[in-house]
Amino acid sequence: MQIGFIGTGSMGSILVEAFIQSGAVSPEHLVVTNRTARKAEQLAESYPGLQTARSNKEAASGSQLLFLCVKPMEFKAVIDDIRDVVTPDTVVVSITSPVQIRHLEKLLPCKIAKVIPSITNYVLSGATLCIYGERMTDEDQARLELLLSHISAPIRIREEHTRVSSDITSCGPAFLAFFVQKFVDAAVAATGISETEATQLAAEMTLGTGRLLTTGGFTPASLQQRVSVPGGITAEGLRIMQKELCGVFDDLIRTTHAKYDEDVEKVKARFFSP
Ligand SMILES: NC(=O)C1=CN([C@@H]2O[C@H](COP(=O)(O)OP(=O)(O)OC[C@H]3O[C@@H](n4cnc5c(N)ncnc54)[C@H](OP(=O)(O)O)[C@@H]3O)[C@@H](O)[C@H]2O)C=CC1
Ligand SMILES: O=C(O)[C@@H]1CCC=N1
Repeated sequence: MQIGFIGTGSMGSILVEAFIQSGAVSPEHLVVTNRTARKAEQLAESYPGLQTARSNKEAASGSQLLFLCVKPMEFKAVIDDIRDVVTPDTVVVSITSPVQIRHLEKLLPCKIAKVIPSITNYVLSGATLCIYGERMTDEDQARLELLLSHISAPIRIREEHTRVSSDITSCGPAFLAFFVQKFVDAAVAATGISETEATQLAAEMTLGTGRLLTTGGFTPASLQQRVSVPGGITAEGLRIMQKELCGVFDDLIRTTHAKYDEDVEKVKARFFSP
């Protein structure tokens, strides 16, 4: 099976590299293209056998599975390029949350899926959020999830939960990294511990916490309770966080949703304006 990638920016290249490095796909079965051709060529130079296409049309024709890894407002141009070469059997995967499946189904005569990846897929972990259009059969869905399972935990979600789910899985790594950075900065400023040492400690802590919450049988609440020795230090720290962070996440989700709603409308206007 040939798998095509249109857009080898940050996320497109992460997915290509993750699929190759996980052993899920050999480079010979991948074809990539990018508006700035050099980017795709550089990726191909790192993985002998990886093919580059000179146009979106060329990448799409012959690909049974085609990932569109461009930003929301760049979608229309790509759709126009590939419309005539995709077939009813082609599976087109959008990795872009504000592009609605029903709109893609109107514009393209093929099967449509939306898969929201995460930078965590680069290290073959984290989730990929899966949403399917009506033309995707059970077999298509199972085949795609088998592929994604090499680099992630594929999780099916409802399309109306795309934003909030990807706030957690895709934006979340940046939000968590912000938290880690602030923790490290404060530790360095208060005590003189080196930034390198504090960052290493924080990174190991983050990894271990992730494991406790995935395979360790803990929930966020039970983990806090278990670490908070009665009369101990953690409870004092949690008290400060409860006071200072109250409301921050409500604001965050309100803000990401407002930006998303704006993007959905802009994409729709671009798709369907005369
Ligand atoms: N980054 C992340 O962690 C995640 C991103 N996403 C989503 O993935 C999408 C892409 O994001 P990201 O990879 O970060 O963005 P980038 O800007 O890094 O990548 C987009 C790429 O698409 C290329 N491109 C744009 N228009 C065309 C076109 N008409 N034909 C061919 N190639 C084109 C650009 O080429 P050029 O080099 O010319 O600019 C660029 O390399 C976004 O919608 C984002 O929301 C989803 C989950 C996580
Ligand atoms: O910042 C963004 O728009 C994208 C969406 C998910 C992660 N990054």
